[in-house]
Amino acid sequence: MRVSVLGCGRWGSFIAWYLNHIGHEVTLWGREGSKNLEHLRASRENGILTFDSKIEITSDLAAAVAHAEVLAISINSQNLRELLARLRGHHRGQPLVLCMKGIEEGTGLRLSEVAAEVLGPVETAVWVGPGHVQNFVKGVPNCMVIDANDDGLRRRLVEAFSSDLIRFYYGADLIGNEVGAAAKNVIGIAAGMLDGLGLTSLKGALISRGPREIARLIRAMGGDELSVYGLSHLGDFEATVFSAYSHNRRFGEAFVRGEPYDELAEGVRTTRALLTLGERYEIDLPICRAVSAVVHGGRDPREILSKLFMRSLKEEFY
Ligand SMILES: NC(=O)C1=CN([C@@H]2O[C@H](COP(=O)(O)OP(=O)(O)OC[C@H]3O[C@@H](n4cnc5c(N)ncnc54)[C@H](O)[C@@H]3O)[C@@H](O)[C@H]2O)C=CC1
Ligand SMILES: O=C(CO)COP(=O)(O)O
Repeated sequence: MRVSVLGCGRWGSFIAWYLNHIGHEVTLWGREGSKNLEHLRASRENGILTFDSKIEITSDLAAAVAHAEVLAISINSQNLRELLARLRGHHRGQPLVLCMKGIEEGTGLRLSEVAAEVLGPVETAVWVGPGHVQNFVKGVPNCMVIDANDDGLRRRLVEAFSSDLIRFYYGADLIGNEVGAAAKNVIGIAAGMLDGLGLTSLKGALISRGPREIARLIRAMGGDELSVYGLSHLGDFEATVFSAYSHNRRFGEAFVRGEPYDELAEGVRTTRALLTLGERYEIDLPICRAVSAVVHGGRDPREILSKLFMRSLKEEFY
């Protein structure tokens, strides 16, 4: 399959590396002037992986799109709308595979909905679930999930992209998989905060209570609440809540320690988007609210944690 990957950061570069590794014909596009692109062009490596000579690297969006049967996109979720608007003039209806985890701030739209809003009806898949580049390039396998708004696309991609390095499952709930994947980053920030506060032992409670509020939201949005226990959310906790590689977890830890953190932590802006959805669907999201109170509201994390504990008492499952 001829695939163009748009976005040459940590994950986009991996997607290009992986698809080439399993035999697809790959072009990687990045913005002209992007440091990642320049570095990859000059050295064909990015500090974590090294590119095979067959991978084309370009800053010509028209050429990258013209070449492709499928477009895989992996950039900051909040910039997807802007990239799709640039894409509009070149897009010839090729299916999109969104390799990213977020919900649009301001609108509360899932990323597949953003794509439909900008490009009109388009076959769109999401590729989500656990996995860090550092592990994959060492040959450590993982399981992921591909879901789509089109059954044929979902099947074609799972079958074309599966290998002994990534075992893909057919996703069957686009709402649940998109919301679950985005929300795990917020749980990851909360986990990092617990690490930073010396409260790592509370992560068990976090990974039990976090999915319950996200499950209620998914159900209210028309998805299947069981999706929260699939690869896109619960299945991603080892790679996020517990991993030294997770940017979201590391952001949360640095934040409560008052240290700077420069990498992309998608959960920061997804937290706000989830609260918008919580209001829209009248679902209380206490853990998301607590993360937002600390990250956006500047509140003391210990005080916010204590408030979480002192809420009215509840049945465990409701
Ligand atoms: N296991 C998985 O499924 C993983 C998924 N991800 C997801 O991948 C996405 C990207 O994350 P990272 O690669 O870690 O971020 P990154 O910061 O390393 O890369 C983002 C790239 O997007 C580019 N970019 C930003 N706005 C753009 C625009 N408007 N047009 C073109 N390029 C633009 C940036 O220049 C940068 O090269 C996130 O949504 C993240 O959650 C990341 C790691 C693993
Ligand atoms: O999604 C990921 C792992 O599956 C990457 O998580 P971070 O963005 O928190 O590093």
